[in-house]
Amino acid sequence: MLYHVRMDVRIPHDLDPDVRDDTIAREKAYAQELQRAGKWPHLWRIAGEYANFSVFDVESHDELHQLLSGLPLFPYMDVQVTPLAKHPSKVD
Ligand SMILES: O=C(O)CC1=CCC(=O)O1
Repeated sequence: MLYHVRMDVRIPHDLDPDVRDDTIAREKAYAQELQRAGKWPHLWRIAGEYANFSVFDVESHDELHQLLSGLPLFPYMDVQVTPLAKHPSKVD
């Protein structure tokens, strides 16, 4: 199942810089692990924003929720999920 996900990162300005840097480093490692596993096939920066458009390829809503809620930046993000269905005009 494919999901389009928008993540807007909103790290509080008063967060300890060491905690911020560590969280961002752990986020990168977690994201790259999921990309290598084929679960996170698209990750794009939204130009001019601290936000991304992503596509996840997972088995279920529950798996998606588990992966998203495990993001180290999850406490500092607004996340919007859109389930994707096949378009009838798409050439396979
Ligand atoms: O910077 C972002 O858009 C948040 C994020 C998702 C994966 C990652 O490494 O950073």
